[in-house]
Amino acid sequence: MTAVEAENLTILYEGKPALSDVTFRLDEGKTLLLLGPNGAGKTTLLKTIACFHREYRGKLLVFGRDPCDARHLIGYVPQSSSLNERVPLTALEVVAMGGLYRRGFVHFKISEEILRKAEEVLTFVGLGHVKDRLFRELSGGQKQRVLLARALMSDPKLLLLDEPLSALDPSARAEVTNVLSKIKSEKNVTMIITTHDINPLLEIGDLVMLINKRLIAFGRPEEVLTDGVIKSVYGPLAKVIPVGGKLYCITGDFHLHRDRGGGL
Ligand SMILES: Nc1ncnc2c1ncn2[C@@H]1O[C@H](COP(=O)(O)OP(=O)(O)OP(=O)(O)O)[C@@H](O)[C@H]1O
Repeated sequence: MTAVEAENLTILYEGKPALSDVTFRLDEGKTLLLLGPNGAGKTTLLKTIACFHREYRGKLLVFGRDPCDARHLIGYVPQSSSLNERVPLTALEVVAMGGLYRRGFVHFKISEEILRKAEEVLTFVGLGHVKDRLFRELSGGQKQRVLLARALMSDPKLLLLDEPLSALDPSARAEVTNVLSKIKSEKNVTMIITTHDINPLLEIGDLVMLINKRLIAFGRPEEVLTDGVIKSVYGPLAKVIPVGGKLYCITGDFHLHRDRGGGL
């Protein structure tokens, strides 16, 4: 089954296009890496698929339905830097919050059943031992894994992850990538992952989409990650180097954090 289908999709803010004329199809169970420089439209596309943003033209279907009718099938993991950490919640409580919205209903009470499941999911991401620690006191990699666990609480069929590796050191990146790899192999979840640095994620990406206010390229990693395509977005110094049968992309890009608020 097709998980996400877009045809001539143009997404706008107050009438002005932020991302134009995007056409692609993502089959169920596949992982798509969404690459592009600052302001390319990565978060915009993710939020539109998640039904958080509604101003668009063209066709956009999630599991064959309008994105808002597929909301219960979608898990969204925001950039961790957008979280409000003033509320002193434990790791388990943050994960349990992901169980409050299930099958289209909002439950206002964290039941025993939800807590049991939250513990199970925290263990799945390798964090059962920190369940009673305050979320804000966890390391960057642990926080990101807690947010992944929170999104898994609703058993999503489509997981949308906004920059899950940004602001993490290499060992924390490896922790998070391992969990993403485990989700891919053990749960039949379709994933779309936005990133500035594609290298740590290439192992798990079936498809790559490069955007820069419009679709530049979409296809298998070896089709999209070519010198010509990468240079067209990142300039003449960008290149793709094959290393031991794998690709390594040098784009000179780094994540520039732009805080637009948000909350837990
Ligand atoms: N709420 C908004 N209102 C108006 N314009 C917006 C809004 N959110 C994003 N934009 C604009 O849409 C464009 C795409 O932004 P978006 O955040 O999707 O890019 P991005 O690729 O995710 O960038 P980054 O990697 O920096 O997070 C930018 O020009 C941005 O300024």
